[in-house]
Amino acid sequence: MKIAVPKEIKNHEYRVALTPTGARELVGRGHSVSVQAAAGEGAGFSDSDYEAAGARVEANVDALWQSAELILKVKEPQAEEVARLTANQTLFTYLHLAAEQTLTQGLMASGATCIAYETITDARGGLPLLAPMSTVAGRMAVQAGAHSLEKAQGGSGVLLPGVPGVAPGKVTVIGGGVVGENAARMALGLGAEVTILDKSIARLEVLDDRYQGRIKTVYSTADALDQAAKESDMIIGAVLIPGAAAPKLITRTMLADMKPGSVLVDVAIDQGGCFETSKPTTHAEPTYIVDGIVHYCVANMPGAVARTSTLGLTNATLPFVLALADKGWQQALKDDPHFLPGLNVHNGQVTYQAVADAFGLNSIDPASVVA
Ligand SMILES: NC(=O)C1=CN([C@@H]2O[C@H](COP(=O)(O)OP(=O)(O)OC[C@H]3O[C@@H](n4cnc5c(N)ncnc54)[C@H](O)[C@@H]3O)[C@@H](O)[C@H]2O)C=CC1
Ligand SMILES: CC(=O)C(=O)O
Ligand SMILES: [Mg+2]
Repeated sequence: MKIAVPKEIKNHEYRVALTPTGARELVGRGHSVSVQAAAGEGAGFSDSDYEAAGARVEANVDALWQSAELILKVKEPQAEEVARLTANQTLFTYLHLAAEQTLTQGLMASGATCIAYETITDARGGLPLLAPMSTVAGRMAVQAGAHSLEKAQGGSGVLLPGVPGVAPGKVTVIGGGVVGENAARMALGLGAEVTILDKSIARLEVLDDRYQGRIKTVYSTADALDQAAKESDMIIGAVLIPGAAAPKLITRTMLADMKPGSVLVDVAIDQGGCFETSKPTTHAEPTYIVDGIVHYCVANMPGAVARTSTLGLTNATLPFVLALADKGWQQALKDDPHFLPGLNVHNGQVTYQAVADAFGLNSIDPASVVA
């Protein structure tokens, strides 16, 4: 199979979808791999590393896209990338379609087969291709939020650990999944007072057992959210309903109850965000202020630590990439019931229910297109 790896073009996105190690695996199985010149540079891989692995380095972007059967990316395609996609191509990347109607329409119009990393499941009920980047983003959320609390960033001037004689800052994490637990761990490590809100009692039980009371767990209700708004120095948004738009849990009205200069870090922004006042930002300009509250809403947080993130992401994606290359998308999805829900768009139709629901579209059962 002819496989292409473009250089990512989203703002400050330095990850790459395939490492030289991955290229070597594919080439060893008889596939042809073209990597755009300098695609791996931001993650510490040179063109010559890819050539040594048997890949071709392609400087011509048009030629790279036109010759590909399978395109491997990290972030959702940007407008100029959507325009390049054709009906006979398969795209494998993060898509987060429920947050972006124009992208959904563009992918439908392309006729391409679009498989999302974030809706692939595993036997334990997890999201194995989202989890490594959720781990990164959760760990980064606290350092981004702590920086945002500084006065120069518009923050309240609270130092999360406090000092002897001065109480630590309060961090509330909404959603105790992969992002939430990793954020809570970092906040705990810094010495903050940490509370996790979740709707899943089973998940709260795991966290309670694991942290033995060092992290408070609270069932997420409107009252609990109101209290969190009043008390917290930092609130981290980490909820997810897989594939769907995030629910808005902190409203604009609630900002008035927060302490001036408190910080909202909306990690769930890639699914549209879980605070009413969130809008996507970039690493170039990560924060903005609404009603005195600092908002950090970067949709590709792991791109900033591209070396670690690329290695973590490609460890998880490689087995799926090999299956797509060896078997073709139809057989690969048919053979693996956890890979199948990755299919979001095929031949002009949405194949993921929650994405269709977000835009009032019809969806078709992915099983029907691989039968
Ligand atoms: N901005 C960025 O750069 C990145 C963003 N993310 C995003 O972070 C979000 C969280 O991802 P994960 O932690 O992997 O998901 P997860 O599925 O591991 O955890 C989500 C948690 O939210 C809980 N939840 C759902 N609805 C809730 C509600 N109304 N109130 C309280 N809790 C609720 C669930 O019970 C679950 O425990 C996703 O939108 C993901 O795409 C992930 C990586 C990078
Ligand atoms: C998950 C995601 O959106 C990212 O890693 O950028
Ligand atoms: Mg996006």
